[in-house]
Amino acid sequence: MAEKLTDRTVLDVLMGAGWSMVDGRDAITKEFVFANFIEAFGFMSRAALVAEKMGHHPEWFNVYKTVSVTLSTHDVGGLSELDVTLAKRMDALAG
Ligand SMILES: C[C@H](O)[C@H](O)[C@H]1CNC2=NC(N)=NC(=O)C2=N1
Repeated sequence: MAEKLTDRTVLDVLMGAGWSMVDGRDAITKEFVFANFIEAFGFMSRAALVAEKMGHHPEWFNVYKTVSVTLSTHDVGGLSELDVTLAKRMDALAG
């Protein structure tokens, strides 16, 4: 099972890339904004394949060209290396 990381450790890695903590939760969040709905949905499709391969899945919400992503590891009740990895993979996919 994944190991729980401190919020500080995760933020040190991801804050510069626009990720932040969710209020009152050991979870990180970022809002991705694309040019249009097709770009947003393309990102979600590619990210879904990565997530499924990792066995680690995002909570996310899409309105038109915006995708709001929240990541946490339910199995550890907080953040783990899996969240850091998925966040970086999503950043790479979003360009
Ligand atoms: C058995 C299966 O791999 C686990 O339930 C996975 C599925 N996807 C998951 N996704 C997330 N975000 N956290 C988890 O703890 C998690 N667990």
